[in-house]
Amino acid sequence: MLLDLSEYAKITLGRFNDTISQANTALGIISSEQWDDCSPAHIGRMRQLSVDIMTIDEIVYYRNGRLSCTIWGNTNRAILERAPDHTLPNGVGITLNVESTVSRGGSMVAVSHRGHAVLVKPQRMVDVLLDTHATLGVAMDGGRLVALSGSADPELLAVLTSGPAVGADARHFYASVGGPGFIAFAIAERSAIEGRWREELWLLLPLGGVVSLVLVATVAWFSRHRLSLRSELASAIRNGELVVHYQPIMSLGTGRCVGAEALVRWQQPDGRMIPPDSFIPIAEEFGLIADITDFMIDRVVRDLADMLAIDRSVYVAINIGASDIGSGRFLPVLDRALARWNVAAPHVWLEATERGFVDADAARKTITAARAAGHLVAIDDFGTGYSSLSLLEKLPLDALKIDKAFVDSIGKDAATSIVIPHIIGMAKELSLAIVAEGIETEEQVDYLRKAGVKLGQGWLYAKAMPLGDIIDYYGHNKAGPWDGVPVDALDQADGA
Ligand SMILES: Nc1nc2c(ncn2[C@@H]2O[C@@H]3COP(=O)(O)O[C@H]4[C@@H](O)[C@H](n5cnc6c(=O)[nH]c(N)nc65)O[C@@H]4COP(=O)(O)O[C@H]3[C@H]2O)c(=O)[nH]1
Repeated sequence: MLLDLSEYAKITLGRFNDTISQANTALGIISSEQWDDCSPAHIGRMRQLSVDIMTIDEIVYYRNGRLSCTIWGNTNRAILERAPDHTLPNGVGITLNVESTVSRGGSMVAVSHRGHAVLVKPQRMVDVLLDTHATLGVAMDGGRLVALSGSADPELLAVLTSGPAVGADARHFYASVGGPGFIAFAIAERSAIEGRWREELWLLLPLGGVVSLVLVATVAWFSRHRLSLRSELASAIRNGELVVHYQPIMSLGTGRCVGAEALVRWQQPDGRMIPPDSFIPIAEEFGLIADITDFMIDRVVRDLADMLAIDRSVYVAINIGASDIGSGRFLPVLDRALARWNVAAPHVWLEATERGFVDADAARKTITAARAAGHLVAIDDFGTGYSSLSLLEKLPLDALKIDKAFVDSIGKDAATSIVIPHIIGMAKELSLAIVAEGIETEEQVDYLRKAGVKLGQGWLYAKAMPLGDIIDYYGHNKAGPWDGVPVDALDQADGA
């Protein structure tokens, strides 16, 4: 039995070392790629690594010793980088009790180098064996506890963390093994194992049994991690942590509001809002996007009924995830919501990003059905992805949204600034309505207006806001009937 506990301690030390080495790998990759600007690409890379490398829960970046961004986006929370509690020979630091920016329940172990810190839940380091009564742990040389799988007697912990040991006292069997800088240990309560059946199991369990137990545990552990991001998001959806904000869409001619784009946010228990760019890609990857689309449809159509009480000409655009555009699955859901809240279809615009058009035939089917039901369909973020003019020609679209990246280039000597006249020309040629996104300056509005763009949204007018605020905003700024909005489609809603 003592031999088995020594094995368990060794396996625990191995798990700990593997975790640190995987964190090291992530740090090596991110440092060789020289990310340091907290740009969307930098954040996307951190997120990708945290999904790809199983042991990692989160990656964060400190600039000048202050938390600057995480896999969930930029942050301005005043969190300072702490000096490591231990430094490995390669200069990588290990810091205990670091606050996670998103995961609930407890502090994390940070493995850090040059500003980047990989965060790992301490439980992962001792999440080794299933169905055992042993308590497993890892401590730093000097006795500071890094991770513990259960609870343990403090006096015994002091013995175990002071150096390698194998033995028993009145209540426990125990063993600890040392590695450079760290000690791992396993403790079993006498009472739990002294019953004959259990004792036999512990004494007779062959090493092969231990190995297969470890294999089973490893597989379970890996899949648990893969599921943890997914399950955080899934439970957020279930627990009503998603909220909808609305960004006004304006007539550029009159500066009045014609409608809004519905944008999802993930509200954390402490009130922070995680932006959709941080979790929509995860939702797409893990098959949760349908739940988000359904949530948005339900909430937005209900909210629209309130907005329509003020004015019958308002419309709201909903983003539809790529896989939903491919399948068309959401159309009956939308239909039912419209019937339930007595809202006419033309008041709901649908926005699909270019990713949704990868299977052009499937997308065409969905768009055709949506338009037949009375919705306007827009291509979002045009020019940033895979689309080409020929794809645009093939799809029966109503509107094109010009991505903020192109609007930003207006008046600048940027490589992208030559693109915007082409996009506008192309949209006009195909008789598509144009909505410009991310308008921040009067200069941009002037340019767009002169170029014949009728609709736009951006912080120059207003940021996305909760329902109560958009209702106020709309009440004070509403446009005349169909101001700048494609008339044909909305005429049908007039009698709604
Ligand atoms: N810096 C700056 N930003 C501005 C300005 N005006 C608008 N924006 C931001 O630009 C984004 C416009 O939405 P999008 O292109 O549809 O891009 C959306 C959309 O593709 C996706 N998304 C949002 N809600 C949903 C949803 O319910 N379902 C799906 N599938 N995707 C969603 O997430 C993307 C990002 O949404 P947000 O973070 O809310 O970011 C929004 C909006 O807050 C401006 O003047 N300056």
